[in-house]
Amino acid sequence: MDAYQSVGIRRRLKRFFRRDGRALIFAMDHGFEHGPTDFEPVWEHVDPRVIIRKVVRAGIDGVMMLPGVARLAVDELKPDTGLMIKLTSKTELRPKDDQLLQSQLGFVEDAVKLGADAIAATVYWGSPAEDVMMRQFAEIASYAHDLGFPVVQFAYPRGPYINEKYGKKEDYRVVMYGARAAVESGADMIKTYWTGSKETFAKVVEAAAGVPVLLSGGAKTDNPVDFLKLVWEVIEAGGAGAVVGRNIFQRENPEPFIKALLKVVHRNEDPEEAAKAEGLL
Ligand SMILES: O=C(COP(=O)(O)O)[C@@H](O)[C@H](O)[C@H](O)COP(=O)(O)O
Repeated sequence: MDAYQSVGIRRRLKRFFRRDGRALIFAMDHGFEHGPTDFEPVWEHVDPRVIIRKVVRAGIDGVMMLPGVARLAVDELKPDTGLMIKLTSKTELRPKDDQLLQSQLGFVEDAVKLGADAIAATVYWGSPAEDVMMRQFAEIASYAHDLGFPVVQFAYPRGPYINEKYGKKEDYRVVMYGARAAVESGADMIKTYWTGSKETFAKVVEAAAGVPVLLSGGAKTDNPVDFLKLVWEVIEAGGAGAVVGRNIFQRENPEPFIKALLKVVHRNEDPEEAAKAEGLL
């Protein structure tokens, strides 16, 4: 028989992943991690309740946020919307060198009290502060797993030696290394960078050996179809979906865009067809 915790982890993962094993998750940690200027393109979305209401109405599978944002916005979620609480972050107000550390700003107990379905933390693999983030992740994962909660790692390689050796953090060998390190440190779900091609992203997925790998969205594309095409490639590469922030909340009318994204993620629909069907073209 399975331990109670294993059952809890499996059940909670299903709040994000549909039967196809894929998920589209909305990211709303930018007010802290990038600053409120990220919301200036569509300022009403600075209020988490306004944008969460829209993404939930459009059918999003899950949302990711810091504890204080969850406190403001959880009433907008449907009972089956997956809630991922992230317990680490950093501000961009720190001196540049110190931005290679994500600090812990909340505890597993906070996520449990908020009704979380998964708990997330970032590790900047290759950072001079890697050791601190590894320990944070280990402590969070150990406790969360004990309580039956899945743990998500934002596995982001970044640091001076990576730049020196590989030229850029999006080099697939670096992203693959981060994903593998996430698996080996006990992650149940991984969020990471796009590597530039379907073929290289497929290697990242393979290195994760069955642990779902989701794309970390990135900056808003001017043409919505460009982002739909990127997500289509992630799915073709075996990726389990995407965690998307700016490409959603920086659009005036995010709902048809989310519906098109859901078609790409869950039905492998052609990006242009999905965009046309939702009136984006
Ligand atoms: O990981 C984050 C920031 O990463 P960054 O340091 O900007 O590379 C999060 O703030 C976001 O949740 C993540 O980037 C997803 O949001 P978008 O990139 O799609 O806006």
